[in-house]
Amino acid sequence: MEIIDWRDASQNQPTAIALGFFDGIHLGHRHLMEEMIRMAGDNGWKSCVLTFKQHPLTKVFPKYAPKLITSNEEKLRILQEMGIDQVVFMEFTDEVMNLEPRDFVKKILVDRLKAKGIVVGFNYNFGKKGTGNSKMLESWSKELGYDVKVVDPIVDKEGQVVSSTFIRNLIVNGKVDRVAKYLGRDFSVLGKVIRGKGLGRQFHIPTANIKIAENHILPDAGVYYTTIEVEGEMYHGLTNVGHNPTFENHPFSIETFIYDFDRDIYGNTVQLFFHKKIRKERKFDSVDALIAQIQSDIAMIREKYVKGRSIR
Ligand SMILES: Cc1cc2nc3c(=O)[nH]c(=O)nc-3n(C[C@H](O)[C@H](O)[C@H](O)COP(=O)(O)O)c2cc1C
Ligand SMILES: Nc1ncnc2c1ncn2[C@@H]1O[C@H](COP(=O)(O)OP(=O)(O)OP(=O)(O)O)[C@@H](O)[C@H]1O
Repeated sequence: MEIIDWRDASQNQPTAIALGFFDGIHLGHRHLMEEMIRMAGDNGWKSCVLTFKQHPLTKVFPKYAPKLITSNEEKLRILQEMGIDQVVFMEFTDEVMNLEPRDFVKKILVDRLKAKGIVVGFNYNFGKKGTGNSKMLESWSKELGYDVKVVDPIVDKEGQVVSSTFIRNLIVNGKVDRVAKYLGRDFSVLGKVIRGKGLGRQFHIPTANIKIAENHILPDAGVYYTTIEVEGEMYHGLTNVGHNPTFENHPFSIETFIYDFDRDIYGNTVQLFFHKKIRKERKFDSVDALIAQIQSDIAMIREKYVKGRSIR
């Protein structure tokens, strides 16, 4: 898979291009990309995804910019697995933000990226103030020499349209067990194991404290059944997300007790998969009561998920 700079017009192979921010690369996005790959394959064009390096709202309305389900690295990994030929990560600069819809299509898609096919979703908007839409793409297609495919929304059994916003809401409400159905994979975060306050080890419950990117979305405070990939191996885990309210002024942390594991992994990069919220995070009257609760959580999860279930 090639990563192309949109300013580089030197590549002169015709492309079929899928357009969108594609946070999460959920089932709707996948469906759209599969249509694009099919169009590319049928015509001997390269399959191409055009997206932005940063969410447009970080520039337009920073206050409303969402935390993201996928980092750019994760997006690239998934796109590569899908067999996409080219990815273009545009910087959402002032120049790009202010492009009139037609200029975006003509100057960037057609002239530079050699678009012969353009695939977008039913609700796709583009160009200055989001004034461009699929009807416009269709109206210019003959003159500018490309085919357009507008894909219908993917909806679930209850008629809910799958969208990045809907999935983000499930995550921040702790409904991580419902997310896999829409993403087509478990929700996960990538992070680095850092030093905590060392209290856990003191309580004989060692935990890996995980630091993730500022702009990555996280489930709300609580205790979650998780699995964790460490150095290529999967383990069961129990993760607390929050401020550890039993302790005054404890910093926000994500910490995982890893089942049947005893290695020093400070500095390692790990991937944490969230499966099920077990309970809310609570303030306990004593440290002893907190430890008793954590031990009982650990035992309950061992019974329910860990025993006899190898994930390696
Ligand atoms: C499974 C699990 C559940 C936890 N639940 C709570 C909780 O409900 N309330 C709380 O204050 N801290 C909770 N904690 C966090 C502990 O307070 C934490 O492990 C301890 O403060 C150690 O912090 P440190 O990593 O900074 O040393 C939980 C930790 C784990 C591993
Ligand atoms: N459920 C869906 N089915 C088919 N196409 C979709 C679906 N959701 C989004 N798309 C299309 O995928 C492309 C990328 O859309 P976008 O990144 O805005 O995703 P989104 O899920 O609609 O996000 P948001 O919830 O932030 O609006 C667009 O062309 C959009 O129309």
